[in-house]
Amino acid sequence: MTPTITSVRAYTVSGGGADYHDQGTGHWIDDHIATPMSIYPEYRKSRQSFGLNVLGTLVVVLEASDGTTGFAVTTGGEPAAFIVENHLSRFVEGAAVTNIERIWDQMYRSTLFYGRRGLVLNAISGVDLALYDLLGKVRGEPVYATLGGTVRDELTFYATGARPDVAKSLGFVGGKMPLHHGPAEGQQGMAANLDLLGRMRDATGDDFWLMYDCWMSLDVDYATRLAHAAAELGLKWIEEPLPPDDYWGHAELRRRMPSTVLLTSGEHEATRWGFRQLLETGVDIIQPDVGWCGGLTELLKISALADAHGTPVVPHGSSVYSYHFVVTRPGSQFTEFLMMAPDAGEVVPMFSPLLLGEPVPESGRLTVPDRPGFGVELNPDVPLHRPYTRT
Ligand SMILES: C[C@H](O)[C@H](O)CC(=O)C(=O)O
Ligand SMILES: [Mg+2]
Repeated sequence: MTPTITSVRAYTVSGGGADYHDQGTGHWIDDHIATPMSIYPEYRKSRQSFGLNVLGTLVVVLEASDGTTGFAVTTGGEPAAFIVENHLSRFVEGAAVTNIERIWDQMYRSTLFYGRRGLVLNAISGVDLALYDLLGKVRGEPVYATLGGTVRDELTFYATGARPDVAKSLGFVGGKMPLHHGPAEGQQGMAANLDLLGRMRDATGDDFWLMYDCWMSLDVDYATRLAHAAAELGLKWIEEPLPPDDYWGHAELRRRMPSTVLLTSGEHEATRWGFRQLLETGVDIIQPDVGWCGGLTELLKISALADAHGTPVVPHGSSVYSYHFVVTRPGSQFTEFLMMAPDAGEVVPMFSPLLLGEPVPESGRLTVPDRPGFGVELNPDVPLHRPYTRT
C-alpha cells in the first residue's frame, strides 16, 4: 500500500545553510555588490545592511506512515515556516506520498490571494522538494530516477564568486563575478567594473568563460553600455541586469546588446506564467531557482516551456536540488556552483554546515550520487527551531 504523509514540520536555522547570503562579515558575497538599493549610498557597501539575510533558512520535514522521512531546505525562514505549518500542511497531511501534482496545485490555488511569487513560492518550493525527497526515499531511488533518468553521466560546472582566476585553476569551465558598481556610481564605477573584468581576462586567458552577475541593479542604458564595452573583453553573459518585473526592458536590452553577449535572467522569477513572460522577452538563458520558482513540479513545466522556445535552462545555485534536475535535462548543458568559502578560494558545500553528504564538484565535474531522494541528510549538529508548533 502507498504510504501517506502523517506530518509536516517547518523549522528555521540561523547562519549560512540554504540562506547562503546569511554569512559573517568579510565574505565576498557581501563586498560592495551592485543592487537595486545602490542608489542609496548608505546601503551600497553591504547587502546585509538593507536586509538581504533577513529571512534565513527554511527546513521542511515530512514523515510518512511507513516511518520514512523526507526533507528539503530553502530560504524563507520564520514567515515561510508560518505559511507551511498554518496553511500548506492541510494539503499534505493525509495525502499519499505519490500525490505531488495534486498537492502542488492545491498549494498554489489556495495561496493565489496573497501568493503567486516570492515568499509564498519559496514555501511551496520547500514543501515540493521535501515531497520528492520523501518519495525517492520511500521508493529507494534517487530523485533523478523519479524524474525519468539521466541524460548525461556527469555535470559540468561554472563557478560563481569573486575569483574566476582561482575557479579556472580548480577546473571550472567559467567564472561569474558579482558586478560591484551600478549606475549611481557613474563613469568611475563603470571603469572599475571594466578594469576588474580586464584583469580577470588577463589572468584566465581567452577561452575561459567570464560572466557578470548584475543582481537587478542596472537600467537599460547602463546595461547596454556595459555589454558593448565588456564584449571587447569577451564577456559571455550579462546576468539579471534589470528588475525582474521589467519584461519590456529585457526585450529592449536584448535588441540593443551585441549579439556576442548573452542575456540571462530568472533567478527571482517564479512559476510557468512568470517564465512565459520572461521567455517572450528573448532572453538567451533562463535561470530558475528550484527552491524559489515553485519546486521541481513547477521547474519541469518551466523547462518544457523553455525547450519549446529553444532557450537553455541553467538553474540558479541550489546544490543537490538543481543537480537532480540538470542531470535529467537535455536542455541544461552545464550548471552553477556557488563558491561559499569567504574568499572564494576553495570548493566547500554550498549549504554547509546544514547537510550531510552534500556533493561538490571535483575538477569542475560531478557524478550525481545515486543515494535515495536527494541523497543528503540534515546535520544533527545544526540546531533546528520550530517556531509554529501545532498540536
Ligand atoms: C553573486 C550574486 O550577487 C548572488 O549573490 C548570487 C547569484 O545571483 C547567482 O549565483 O547567480
Ligand atoms: Mg545571479
